[in-house]
Amino acid sequence: MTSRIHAIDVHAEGEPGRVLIGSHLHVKGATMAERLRHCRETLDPLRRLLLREPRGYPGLCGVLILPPADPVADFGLVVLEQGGFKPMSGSNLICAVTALVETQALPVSEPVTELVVDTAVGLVSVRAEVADGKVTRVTFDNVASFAVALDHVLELPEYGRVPVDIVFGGQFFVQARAADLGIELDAPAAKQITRAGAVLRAAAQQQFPVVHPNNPDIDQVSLTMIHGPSATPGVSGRNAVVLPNGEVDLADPATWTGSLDRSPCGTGTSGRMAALHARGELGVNVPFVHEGILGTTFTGTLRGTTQIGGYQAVLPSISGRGWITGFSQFVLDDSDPFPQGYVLGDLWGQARTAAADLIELEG
Ligand SMILES: O=C(O)[C@H]1NCC[C@@H]1O
Repeated sequence: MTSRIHAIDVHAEGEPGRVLIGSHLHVKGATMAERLRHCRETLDPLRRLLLREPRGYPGLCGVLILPPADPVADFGLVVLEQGGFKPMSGSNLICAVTALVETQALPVSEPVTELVVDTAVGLVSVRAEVADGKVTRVTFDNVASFAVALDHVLELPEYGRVPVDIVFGGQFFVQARAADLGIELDAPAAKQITRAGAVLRAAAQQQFPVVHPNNPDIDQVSLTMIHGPSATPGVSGRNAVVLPNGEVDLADPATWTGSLDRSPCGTGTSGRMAALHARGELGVNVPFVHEGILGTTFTGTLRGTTQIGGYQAVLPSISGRGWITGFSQFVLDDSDPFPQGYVLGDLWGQARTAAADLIELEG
């Protein structure tokens, strides 16, 4: 027997997102938080199948489209990253909206289609600008974002003591200045950036426990942002976000590998804006143009402030563009010896994970 999975591949300002439609029958839960937990508990094989080789690649993310749990919303989403299922992602939300609007899976109106998206960390209002059926820009009102710590000093192997911000922008991030790590935020330094990002994330996970006040399942620093100034006129700052290449074993530095977000990262930009606001360096309604490693930009603005748990929080909106790159029907044949795909150290840098896959297959 074979299983078939339909997907629309999209990129948002360079970052690929595989939009999975029609897989929702497998996901149970009365709220999006319960559905995220259900995905983590039962759907990891699907995530691995679609993101790993031979169907995926290290830089790939995905997004599962679900019916909304809250009836005011148009659809729900759960994000698939190489590091696991996540509650929210800016690039993946832009990919999802671009795919659903351009295929008219939802009622579309021009010049603007307004939608509400349900996530495990809250509702997100979306405005998609549409011209002749093409989505030309997506702006979303992200969930409340906040700084947990500013200039907290982490002890890092290889880099010494480095001040970081721990922030939430839809996921928890550790964010550090490129100058403090002695690296340039340019494409030729990609390997150095991913190494520094992976070390920072491992150190933050070991030294700085986090938990979201409204969702105790969001309890991990998932991503690293390294940031610095931009030389581009009109751009407020530059950044590179590092995603883990798979499940990380904190006790085994061989698994501390990563890939760069190809976009300027919506959740990371929201967290960065929260830190800048907390320092008094970014006001409400001031555009913040954030450039990623490919030179593409997301534009953020703070639409106000709020309180979340004990944290002073900001309400960021993020705007960017997405492009459909393909329509796929993935197949899993019952006799395929790699039902969860595989990783190999040549591309993924994770010798240990690859070995674990091979043992799984033999068992
Ligand atoms: O835009 C974002 O928020 C993200 N891009 C890939 C990793 C993050 O989820």
